[in-house]
Amino acid sequence: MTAILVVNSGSSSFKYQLIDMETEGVLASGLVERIGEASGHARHTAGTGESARDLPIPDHTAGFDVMLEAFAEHGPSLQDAGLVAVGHRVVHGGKRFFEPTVVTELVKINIQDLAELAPLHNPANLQGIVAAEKAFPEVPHVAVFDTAFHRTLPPAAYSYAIDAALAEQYRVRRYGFHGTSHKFVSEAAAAFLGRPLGELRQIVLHLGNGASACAVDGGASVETSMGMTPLQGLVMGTRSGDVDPAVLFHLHRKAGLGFEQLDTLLNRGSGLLGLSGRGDMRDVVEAAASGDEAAQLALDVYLHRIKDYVGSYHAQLGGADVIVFTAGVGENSAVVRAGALAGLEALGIEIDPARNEASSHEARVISTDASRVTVLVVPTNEELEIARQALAVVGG
Ligand SMILES: Nc1ncnc2c1ncn2[C@@H]1O[C@H](COP(=O)(O)OP(=O)(O)O)[C@@H](O)[C@H]1O
Ligand SMILES: CC(=O)OP(=O)(O)O
Ligand SMILES: [Mg+2]
Repeated sequence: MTAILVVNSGSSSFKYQLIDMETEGVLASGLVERIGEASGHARHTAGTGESARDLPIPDHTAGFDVMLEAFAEHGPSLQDAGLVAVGHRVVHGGKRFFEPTVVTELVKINIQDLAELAPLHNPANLQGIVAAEKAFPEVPHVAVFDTAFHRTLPPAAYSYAIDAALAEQYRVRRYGFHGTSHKFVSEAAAAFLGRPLGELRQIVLHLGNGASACAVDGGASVETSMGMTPLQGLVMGTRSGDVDPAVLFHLHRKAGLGFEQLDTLLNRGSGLLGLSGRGDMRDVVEAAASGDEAAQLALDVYLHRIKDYVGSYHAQLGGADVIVFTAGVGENSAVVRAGALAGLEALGIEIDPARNEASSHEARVISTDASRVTVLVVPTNEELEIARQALAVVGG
């Protein structure tokens, strides 16, 4: 057997999958979440068995040990799995990393250096890598970067209109994130439709805890909503997305908030959570349906913002052939999908309510047959994409 273990680290959680690369079947998967909180949670699925634990998990290194214990207790054996590599999601690759990269000491120094551009994500990614190297010193570790797919952004899309010398010196530009997902989903959408990727203008909406939109022209990212960091763009669980930057000056001057506080406010205390006190879209939808006004506003702002980007990317692409919803919210919330694209008949977008509300874990069409733009739900699989890229690097 040839297997790859993939570690997909988020800021306060990580997901993992052990994948048999001969069949691309999942041998085991799991989730370690609420890292750094008073009580963490870990879930492990292997075959038909599922196990779960609640315990404090102070950091990603401890989280990694929790995962190893789950494998040791519930299987399968990582020693007997035929592990040929460990694939790691790394969020920020800056201008240094576009290809899947075998981790060396120098690569780790660079990932650490890029942490100033992704303070919530890169340090966690690095902790995962170091812990994994310790546990599996005999196999190569491959880093796959969220930013890589956006290497094709044109300068007009990635440049901010600020002082050019300062921007160059401090690496201030749009990088874009969720690239592994946008790549996987746009390719899967073309394959599902049986149409050449090169011919399609797609708008991919990755709506998870973090959320981003991407305009994909013939398979290449040409515009995306996240920026220098994963804070810009759409409204997210706890992140604000777009705000007037002068809001920060104002809150600094008038409310006396320091830069660390402002960073925390926009990254961890805003978005759905800031607007409604609930950071999880399931809770927001439920509260809005039962008449909670703050939840309704949070949902309205979330949908309004998506619609802004859909309109914008129509213009940037000169029209769209396909719109794809993916990730936790995009795959599961019919309310969000319907709301985000409501009233866009003039752009040739028409959702079929029955198709939209049908639930399935497969790729599917949710637009009407008459809709000029085909609207799809396509489950993302960042772990499989990372595993494929890692295998290609280690010579599978
Ligand atoms: N049925 C659902 N309706 C609305 N939101 C959902 C549903 N199922 C999952 N979600 C949301 O998906 C989000 C998590 O998405 P996911 O892609 O797993 O995020 P991440 O990888 O960033 O942690 C959560 O906000 C969760 O509430
Ligand atoms: C880049 C990013 O925002 O990732 P996530 O959605 O996993 O937080
Ligand atoms: Mg995610």
